[in-house]
Amino acid sequence: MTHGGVTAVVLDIEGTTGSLTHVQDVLFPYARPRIAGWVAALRGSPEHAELLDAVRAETGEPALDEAGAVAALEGWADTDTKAAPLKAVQGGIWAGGYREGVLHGHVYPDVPPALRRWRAAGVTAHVYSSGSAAAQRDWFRHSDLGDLSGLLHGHFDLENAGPKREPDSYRAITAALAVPARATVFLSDVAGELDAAAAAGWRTLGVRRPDDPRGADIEGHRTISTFEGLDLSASPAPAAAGDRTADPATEAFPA
Ligand SMILES: CSCCC(=O)C(=O)COP(=O)(O)O
Ligand SMILES: [Mg+2]
Repeated sequence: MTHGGVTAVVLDIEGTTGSLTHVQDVLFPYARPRIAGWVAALRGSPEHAELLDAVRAETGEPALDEAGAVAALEGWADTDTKAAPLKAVQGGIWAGGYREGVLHGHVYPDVPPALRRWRAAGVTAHVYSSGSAAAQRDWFRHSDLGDLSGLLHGHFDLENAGPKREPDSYRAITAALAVPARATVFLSDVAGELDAAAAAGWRTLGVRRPDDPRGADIEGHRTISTFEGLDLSASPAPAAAGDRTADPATEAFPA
Protein backbone atom coordinates (compact mmCIF):
# COMPACT_ATOMS: atom_id res chain seq x y z
CA MET A 1 0.00 0.00 0.00
CA THR A 2 1.21 3.55 -0.61
CA HIS A 3 0.29 7.08 0.43
CA GLY A 4 -0.24 8.75 -2.96
CA GLY A 5 2.78 7.01 -4.44
CA VAL A 6 4.93 7.52 -1.35
CA THR A 7 6.23 4.42 0.45
CA ALA A 8 8.90 5.97 2.70
CA VAL A 9 9.08 9.18 4.66
CA VAL A 10 12.38 10.55 5.97
CA LEU A 11 12.24 13.16 8.72
CA ASP A 12 14.65 15.78 9.96
CA ILE A 13 14.64 16.46 13.72
CA GLU A 14 15.60 20.03 14.65
CA GLY A 15 12.98 22.43 13.28
CA THR A 16 10.86 19.65 11.75
CA THR A 17 9.73 16.94 14.21
CA GLY A 18 11.10 18.83 17.20
CA SER A 19 11.66 22.40 18.22
CA LEU A 20 14.67 24.30 16.95
CA THR A 21 14.85 26.29 20.18
CA HIS A 22 14.82 23.15 22.35
CA VAL A 23 17.90 21.86 20.55
CA GLN A 24 19.64 25.26 20.58
CA ASP A 25 18.65 26.42 24.05
CA VAL A 26 18.60 23.15 26.01
CA LEU A 27 20.58 20.35 24.33
CA PHE A 28 23.53 22.30 22.92
CA PRO A 29 24.17 24.30 26.14
CA TYR A 30 23.94 21.08 28.18
CA ALA A 31 26.73 19.47 26.13
CA ARG A 32 29.05 22.46 25.59
CA PRO A 33 30.61 22.75 29.09
CA ARG A 34 30.92 18.95 29.39
CA ILE A 35 33.00 18.34 26.23
CA ALA A 36 36.46 18.60 27.84
CA GLY A 37 35.49 16.37 30.77
CA TRP A 38 33.91 13.84 28.45
CA VAL A 39 37.09 13.51 26.37
CA ALA A 40 39.31 13.35 29.50
CA ALA A 41 37.17 10.56 30.96
CA LEU A 42 37.81 8.44 27.87
CA ARG A 43 41.61 8.65 28.24
CA GLY A 44 43.31 5.27 27.77
CA SER A 45 40.31 3.68 26.07
CA PRO A 46 39.93 2.67 22.41
CA GLU A 47 37.10 5.24 22.17
CA HIS A 48 39.57 8.02 23.08
CA ALA A 49 41.96 7.00 20.29
CA GLU A 50 39.08 6.67 17.81
CA LEU A 51 37.70 10.09 18.74
CA LEU A 52 41.07 11.82 18.40
CA ASP A 53 41.60 10.14 15.02
CA ALA A 54 38.16 11.29 13.87
CA VAL A 55 38.88 14.88 14.93
CA ARG A 56 42.30 14.77 13.22
CA ALA A 57 40.68 13.51 10.01
CA GLU A 58 37.93 16.15 10.15
CA THR A 59 40.36 19.01 10.81
CA GLY A 60 43.09 17.72 8.50
CA GLU A 61 45.58 18.08 11.37
CA PRO A 62 47.20 14.65 11.94
CA ALA A 63 49.35 15.80 14.90
CA LEU A 64 46.48 17.14 17.02
CA ASP A 65 46.75 16.17 20.73
CA GLU A 66 43.87 15.92 23.21
CA ALA A 67 43.87 19.65 23.99
CA GLY A 68 43.78 20.45 20.29
CA ALA A 69 40.96 17.98 19.72
CA VAL A 70 38.95 19.48 22.56
CA ALA A 71 39.52 22.98 21.14
CA ALA A 72 38.26 21.77 17.74
CA LEU A 73 35.19 20.11 19.27
CA GLU A 74 34.39 23.23 21.31
CA GLY A 75 34.89 25.44 18.25
CA TRP A 76 32.43 23.33 16.26
CA ALA A 77 29.95 23.49 19.13
CA ASP A 78 30.26 27.29 19.28
CA THR A 79 29.59 27.65 15.54
CA ASP A 80 26.97 24.83 15.33
CA THR A 81 29.16 23.06 12.80
CA LYS A 82 27.66 19.71 11.83
CA ALA A 83 30.87 17.70 12.29
CA ALA A 84 30.46 13.97 12.95
CA PRO A 85 32.99 13.77 15.84
CA LEU A 86 31.15 16.58 17.66
CA LYS A 87 27.81 14.88 17.05
CA ALA A 88 29.17 11.63 18.54
CA VAL A 89 30.42 13.48 21.64
CA GLN A 90 27.20 15.47 22.08
CA GLY A 91 25.18 12.24 21.76
CA GLY A 92 27.25 10.55 24.46
CA ILE A 93 26.89 13.53 26.82
CA TRP A 94 23.14 13.83 26.21
CA ALA A 95 22.70 10.11 26.93
CA GLY A 96 23.78 10.82 30.50
CA GLY A 97 21.23 13.65 30.78
CA TYR A 98 18.44 11.41 29.52
CA ARG A 99 19.47 8.66 31.97
CA GLU A 100 19.37 11.14 34.86
CA GLY A 101 16.00 12.44 33.71
CA VAL A 102 17.20 16.04 33.28
CA LEU A 103 16.85 16.01 29.47
CA HIS A 104 14.03 15.02 27.17
CA GLY A 105 13.47 15.14 23.43
CA HIS A 106 10.93 17.66 22.19
CA VAL A 107 8.44 16.23 19.68
CA TYR A 108 5.53 18.26 18.29
CA PRO A 109 2.18 16.65 19.24
CA ASP A 110 1.11 16.26 15.61
CA VAL A 111 4.08 13.95 14.90
CA PRO A 112 3.10 10.66 16.66
CA PRO A 113 -0.42 10.54 15.11
CA ALA A 114 1.11 11.15 11.67
CA LEU A 115 3.65 8.36 12.22
CA ARG A 116 0.81 6.00 13.18
CA ARG A 117 -1.28 7.07 10.19
CA TRP A 118 1.57 6.52 7.77
CA ARG A 119 2.42 3.16 9.32
CA ALA A 120 -1.20 2.04 8.91
CA ALA A 121 -0.95 3.04 5.23
CA GLY A 122 2.20 0.96 4.79
CA VAL A 123 4.60 3.91 4.70
CA THR A 124 7.87 3.41 6.58
CA ALA A 125 9.22 6.34 8.64
CA HIS A 126 12.92 7.06 9.07
CA VAL A 127 14.96 9.86 10.61
CA TYR A 128 17.86 11.69 8.93
CA SER A 129 19.49 14.24 11.20
CA SER A 130 22.94 15.70 11.76
CA GLY A 131 22.57 14.39 15.31
CA SER A 132 24.15 10.93 15.65
CA ALA A 133 21.89 7.89 15.20
CA ALA A 134 22.36 7.12 18.92
CA ALA A 135 21.31 10.68 19.84
CA GLN A 136 18.29 10.41 17.54
CA ARG A 137 17.17 7.16 19.22
CA ASP A 138 17.55 8.73 22.66
CA TRP A 139 15.61 11.83 21.55
CA PHE A 140 12.58 9.76 20.52
CA ARG A 141 12.91 7.19 23.33
CA HIS A 142 12.97 9.93 25.95
CA SER A 143 10.55 12.34 24.31
CA ASP A 144 8.20 14.57 26.26
CA LEU A 145 5.40 12.53 24.69
CA GLY A 146 6.81 9.22 25.93
CA ASP A 147 8.77 6.50 24.17
CA LEU A 148 8.15 6.96 20.43
CA SER A 149 11.05 4.80 19.25
CA GLY A 150 8.73 2.01 18.12
CA LEU A 151 7.16 4.28 15.51
CA LEU A 152 10.40 4.65 13.55
CA HIS A 153 11.96 2.17 11.15
CA GLY A 154 15.52 3.47 11.04
CA HIS A 155 18.02 6.29 11.54
CA PHE A 156 20.47 8.00 9.19
CA ASP A 157 23.19 10.44 10.21
CA LEU A 158 26.44 12.03 9.06
CA GLU A 159 28.28 8.71 9.53
CA ASN A 160 26.05 6.24 7.74
CA ALA A 161 24.63 8.59 5.07
CA GLY A 162 26.84 11.69 4.85
CA PRO A 163 26.37 15.48 4.95
CA LYS A 164 22.77 16.62 4.63
CA ARG A 165 23.39 19.15 1.84
CA GLU A 166 24.96 16.56 -0.49
CA PRO A 167 22.74 14.70 -3.02
CA ASP A 168 24.95 11.60 -2.66
CA SER A 169 23.80 11.24 0.96
CA TYR A 170 20.20 10.89 -0.22
CA ARG A 171 21.30 8.41 -2.90
CA ALA A 172 22.98 6.35 -0.16
CA ILE A 173 19.75 6.36 1.86
CA THR A 174 17.75 5.33 -1.23
CA ALA A 175 20.06 2.37 -1.69
CA ALA A 176 19.75 1.41 1.99
CA LEU A 177 15.97 1.68 1.97
CA ALA A 178 15.55 -0.13 -1.38
CA VAL A 179 12.69 2.25 -2.14
CA PRO A 180 12.53 4.29 -5.38
CA ALA A 181 13.77 7.85 -4.88
CA ARG A 182 10.52 9.27 -6.27
CA ALA A 183 8.51 7.23 -3.71
CA THR A 184 10.48 8.82 -0.85
CA VAL A 185 9.59 12.17 0.71
CA PHE A 186 11.96 14.23 2.85
CA LEU A 187 10.67 16.76 5.37
CA SER A 188 13.12 19.39 6.61
CA ASP A 189 13.42 23.00 7.73
CA VAL A 190 16.57 23.70 5.70
CA ALA A 191 16.40 24.67 2.02
CA GLY A 192 19.89 23.35 1.26
CA GLU A 193 18.93 19.90 2.58
CA LEU A 194 15.68 19.86 0.59
CA ASP A 195 17.55 20.96 -2.55
CA ALA A 196 20.00 18.07 -2.12
CA ALA A 197 17.17 15.56 -1.64
CA ALA A 198 15.36 16.90 -4.72
CA ALA A 199 18.58 16.63 -6.75
CA ALA A 200 18.64 12.94 -5.82
CA GLY A 201 15.10 12.52 -7.18
CA TRP A 202 13.20 12.62 -3.85
CA ARG A 203 9.96 14.42 -3.17
CA THR A 204 10.32 17.21 -0.62
CA LEU A 205 8.25 19.17 1.86
CA GLY A 206 9.62 22.17 3.71
CA VAL A 207 8.60 22.54 7.35
CA ARG A 208 8.36 25.86 9.16
CA ARG A 209 6.88 25.49 12.64
CA PRO A 210 4.84 28.44 14.07
CA ASP A 211 7.27 28.80 17.02
CA ASP A 212 10.30 28.87 14.71
CA PRO A 213 11.94 32.31 15.03
CA ARG A 214 12.98 32.22 11.34
CA GLY A 215 9.27 32.43 10.40
CA ALA A 216 9.25 32.34 6.58
CA ASP A 217 8.44 29.85 3.87
CA ILE A 218 11.27 27.76 2.53
CA GLU A 219 12.19 28.90 -0.94
CA GLY A 220 11.67 26.42 -3.74
CA HIS A 221 9.72 23.86 -1.71
CA ARG A 222 6.11 23.51 -0.70
CA THR A 223 6.13 24.43 3.00
CA ILE A 224 3.87 23.12 5.79
CA SER A 225 3.58 24.11 9.46
CA THR A 226 2.13 20.89 10.93
CA PHE A 227 1.88 17.18 10.15
CA GLU A 228 -1.81 17.25 11.12
CA GLY A 229 -3.88 15.95 8.21
CA LEU A 230 -0.78 15.86 6.03
CA ASP A 231 -1.22 13.85 2.85
CA LEU A 232 2.27 12.85 1.76
CA SER A 233 1.21 12.91 -1.88
CA ALA A 234 1.00 16.71 -1.41
CA SER A 235 4.74 16.61 -1.97
CA PRO A 236 5.09 17.10 -5.74
CA ALA A 237 6.49 14.08 -7.59
CA PRO A 238 9.89 14.85 -9.09
CA ALA A 239 10.37 15.24 -12.83
CA ALA A 240 10.10 12.02 -14.82
CA ALA A 241 13.27 10.03 -15.51
CA GLY A 242 15.08 11.65 -18.40
CA ASP A 243 14.13 15.17 -17.28
CA ARG A 244 16.90 15.20 -14.71
CA THR A 245 20.45 14.08 -14.24
CA ALA A 246 20.67 10.30 -14.22
CA ASP A 247 20.05 8.84 -10.77
CA PRO A 248 21.51 5.35 -10.49
CA ALA A 249 19.57 4.65 -7.33
CA THR A 250 16.27 5.50 -9.01
CA GLU A 251 17.06 3.33 -11.98
CA ALA A 252 17.97 0.48 -9.66
CA PHE A 253 14.48 0.44 -8.15
CA PRO A 254 11.93 1.39 -10.79
CA ALA A 255 8.39 2.01 -9.50
C1 LIG B 1 18.65 14.63 18.82
S1 LIG B 1 19.53 14.97 17.46
C2 LIG B 1 20.09 16.59 17.87
C3 LIG B 1 20.04 17.47 16.73
C4 LIG B 1 21.38 17.97 16.34
O1 LIG B 1 22.39 17.69 16.95
C5 LIG B 1 21.46 18.78 15.20
O2 LIG B 1 22.53 19.21 14.81
C6 LIG B 1 20.21 19.10 14.46
O3 LIG B 1 20.30 18.69 13.18
P1 LIG B 1 19.03 18.37 12.28
O4 LIG B 1 19.70 17.70 11.11
O5 LIG B 1 18.11 17.47 13.02
O6 LIG B 1 18.40 19.66 11.91
MG1 LIG C 1 16.67 20.61 10.88
